[in-house]
Amino acid sequence: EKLANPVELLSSALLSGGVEVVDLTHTLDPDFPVIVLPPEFGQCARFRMEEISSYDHRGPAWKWNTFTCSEHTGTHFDAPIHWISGKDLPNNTVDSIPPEHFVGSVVVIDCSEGSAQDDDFELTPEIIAAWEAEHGRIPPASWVFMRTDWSKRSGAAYLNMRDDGPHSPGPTPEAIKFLIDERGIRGFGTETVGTDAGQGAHYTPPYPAHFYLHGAGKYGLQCMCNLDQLPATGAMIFCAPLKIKGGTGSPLRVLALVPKG
Ligand SMILES: O=C(O)C(=O)c1ccccc1S
Ligand SMILES: [Mn+2]
Repeated sequence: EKLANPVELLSSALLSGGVEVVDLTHTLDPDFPVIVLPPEFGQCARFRMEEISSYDHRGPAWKWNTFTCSEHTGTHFDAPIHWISGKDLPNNTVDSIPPEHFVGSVVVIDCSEGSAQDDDFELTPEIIAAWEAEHGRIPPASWVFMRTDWSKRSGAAYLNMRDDGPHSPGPTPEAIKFLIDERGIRGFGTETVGTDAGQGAHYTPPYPAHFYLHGAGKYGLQCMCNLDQLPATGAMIFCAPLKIKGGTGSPLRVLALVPKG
């Protein structure tokens, strides 16, 4: 008997409503916060849009705009070249990453309770071990998302700036190294403005998620939302960045496919 074609299976499951499509992307909006680095460094641009025409003398039958932003504005993808540790790796730019890396399975580690109590909540190897005891070993080439419900914050509470810089949850160096070295993940995703904790600059090495992920040719996704709509295991994602020549990252639409029932 002919084996079912997996693509036909997926399309029939989508048509029959057996698979829910969850949008993990924030709207690109001038009001959406971007990462703020110490003042001596270059800064990330917010999203801006400028009208070219709107069914008027500038274009009687059409409406269109010019938009500008950083590669790292809004919900976006980080490529290995983004970090000095990944600068010499092959296929390390958004236009050279193999396309099959933009479709894959995802596991979600729920750190929302801890993050509600502690702005600097850390994903640790112990939390990962407890998660695996309940859900099984993280499969190789999986994406790992750290759910914090931080996407439910708005305005100043999202970056959560204090006198000593931003305070938001993230992984310890040991946790991200474990996920890469012991589980061979594809990438790490967060709801916060970066894959690193707000105080990530103070770890050794500084910004350990960026340093280790990109140094190992892995990817980052940040500023996502709706991770609370994903199961701990069993979902898959599409996360294809714009094909920018030599790009270090790009805003993108992240979609999850979640089996129903
Ligand atoms: O990749 C980013 O958007 C990001 O979080 C970042 C960018 C540049 C410098 C530090 C960080 S921490
Ligand atoms: Mn980034």
